[in-house]
Amino acid sequence: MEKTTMEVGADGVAVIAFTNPPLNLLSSDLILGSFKEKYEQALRRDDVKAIVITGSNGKFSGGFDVNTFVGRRKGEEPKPGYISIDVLTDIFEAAKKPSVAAIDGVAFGGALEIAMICHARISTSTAQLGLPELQFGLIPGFGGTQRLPRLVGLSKALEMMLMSKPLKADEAHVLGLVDAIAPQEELVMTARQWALEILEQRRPWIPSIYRNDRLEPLGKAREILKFARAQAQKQAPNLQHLLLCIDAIEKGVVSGSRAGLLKEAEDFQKVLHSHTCKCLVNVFIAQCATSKVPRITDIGLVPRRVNKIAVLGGGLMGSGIATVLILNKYYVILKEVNEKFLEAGINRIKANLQSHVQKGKMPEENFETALTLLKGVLDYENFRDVDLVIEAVIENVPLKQQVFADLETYCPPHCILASNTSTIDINLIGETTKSHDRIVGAHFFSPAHVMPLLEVVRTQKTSPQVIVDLLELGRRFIDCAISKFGMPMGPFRTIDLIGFGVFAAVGVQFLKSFPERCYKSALMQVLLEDKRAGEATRKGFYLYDIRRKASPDPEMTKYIEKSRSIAGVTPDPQLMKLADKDIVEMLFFPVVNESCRILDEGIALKASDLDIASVMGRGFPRYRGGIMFWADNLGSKYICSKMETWAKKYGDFYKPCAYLAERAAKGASLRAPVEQANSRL
Ligand SMILES: C[C@H](O)CC(=O)SCCNC(=O)CCNC(=O)[C@H](O)C(C)(C)COP(=O)(O)OP(=O)(O)OC[C@H]1O[C@@H](n2cnc3c(N)ncnc32)[C@H](O)[C@@H]1OP(=O)(O)O
Repeated sequence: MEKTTMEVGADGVAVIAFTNPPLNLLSSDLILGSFKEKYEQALRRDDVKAIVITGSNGKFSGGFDVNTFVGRRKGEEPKPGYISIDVLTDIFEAAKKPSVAAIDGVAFGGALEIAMICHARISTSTAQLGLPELQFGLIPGFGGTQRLPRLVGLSKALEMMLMSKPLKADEAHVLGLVDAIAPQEELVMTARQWALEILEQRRPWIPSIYRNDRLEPLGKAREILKFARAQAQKQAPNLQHLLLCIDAIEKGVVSGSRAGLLKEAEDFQKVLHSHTCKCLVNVFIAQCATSKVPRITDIGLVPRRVNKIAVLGGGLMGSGIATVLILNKYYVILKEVNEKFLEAGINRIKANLQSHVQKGKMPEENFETALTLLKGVLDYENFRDVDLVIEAVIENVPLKQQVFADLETYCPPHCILASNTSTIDINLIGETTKSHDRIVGAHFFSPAHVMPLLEVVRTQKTSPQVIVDLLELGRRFIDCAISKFGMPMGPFRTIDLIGFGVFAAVGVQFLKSFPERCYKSALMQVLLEDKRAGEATRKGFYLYDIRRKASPDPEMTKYIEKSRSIAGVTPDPQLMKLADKDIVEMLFFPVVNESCRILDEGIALKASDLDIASVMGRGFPRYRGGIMFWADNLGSKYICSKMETWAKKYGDFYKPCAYLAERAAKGASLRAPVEQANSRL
């Protein structure tokens, strides 16, 4: 199928449209094939005076199809700079006929870069424009590092690129990236007129690449770049592509845009074949795949509307869940067992929302409006018209069974009854009810308003409609040494944050269900005896000041020694001098082992879902591709042999499971699909 079309109107304007639904994604073949062909035709034809570039079906284009990057081997791409300089700059931007981009929907990555070679941009009010290449471990490859700073200034351009943050049309208009906003039905017409007005010299005709009016003076520019570099090094010390992006921008500012384009082209080749790019593309593809469940999402079910949601329990989890729901504009009922707990829960939600305001993620004026969506209650009377209930009470089977029996009595028949349990079997929770088809696990990851992951756990009887409804809910949220390895915080800091109480309750469930798979330590008990229960008590594994800043506590050695003497263990000198790499492996290989079991038992549908769970729910570094992708890069054989060695020395906690052992014996990948009966998502 032709992926670019061209129509020439009686006004002498050729409208070239990307027609590669649903997102009009681009590729080198498309640009050098049908797009270049049409553009050159328009430049040659005498009846064409000006050009408009647009996209079909209400979308300009989502940018380059990232699958085409990872599939290619070195040498298969056109020579560096050919598309960016020889074609886009020297033929299209330098052409004797003016061009205007008509942007509806998204113009991301390479698509915005093409829009920026045009001599003006007209968009609808709902359009979004961005250069999010860095989220894939890439840098903009078609002049974006040079043209964006020239159109919106250096500071804004750096923010957009380094944070992969798109602009909405109105801001893009204010900043000058978009020249005018037009209603959707008049978009192309406005762009045609604009192009003709450029030709008639009634509007400026300055190629973006030569503009300097928005660039900061050199001294100031150097300061901005220095600051950006320091920030990038601090926030992402393991990632090189951020610095390469800044280098390319700097080259253009200091030595001129031509030199900048050349530097960008060279560096784009470097990052295109990098391991980081492969890992980040894997996370993106895996994330898209999470919304596809065989025999559930492919049978034509449409998600039902969910307006009002009740949350049971206002503890750390419940208040986090309520916060994320409010932030997504759901009306929320928060139920607690008494006034004191209810007030504490509401205060937690207020604090969560405040922290959103402080981080600039929510305007101050929206704080009060957000709170109007929340209602605290002590009984079930307000549950009579809720569409979804999420239970987040403590991990106790009889209590949860009682809660679900009550819910069955008070909630309307269409209402989804979800449990946030992380450890208890959902079948068991709903055992005493008759509502098996609408009971489901909706497991949020702590802190729920920060971790953008919703794990949907179905029972054999959960209806496909309920799963589709929850997947839609999750989709709406997501649209949106260990720390040296890239984790946001190490395991001890995480336990402090969650709190020892929750951790101990979860530990009991694990120990009961899988004693041979758990590592039992007396340390937490010893700390609890001294009223150290984590960050909430300002003392856990770390000490906390009033601003929640953690610092190491020299007293910890005393507790560790006590715990060792209770357990009767003497420190292994080898463990005292582990390298960072060994620590990472000893911590994460058991996670890989457990992930293999989850796949083998059909608890998870596919390995890529575990990649997403690790990235979104546990903060596993995105640029390492997710837990299973990372594991496969090390190889099943390597992981298995390491674990066998540790199992001999340190016990069965490290024993490789059958799945891992089998794959290692065959030298097979851990991510290759499993023949399994019926997964639980
Ligand atoms: C050389 C250049 O400088 C390099 C580049 O251009 S790099 C690419 C830059 N582009 C991007 O970062 C865009 C990434 N995509 C997105 O942010 C979102 O998909 C979007 C906002 C464009 C659209 O969102 P939405 O309408 O919800 O659609 P969404 O479900 O995400 O995507 C639809 C399908 O397109 C796929 N897709 C979206 N963007 C893609 C991309 N850039 N490459 C490959 N596939 C992509 C999705 O995986 C999904 O596939 P599926 O139907 O098989 O699940």
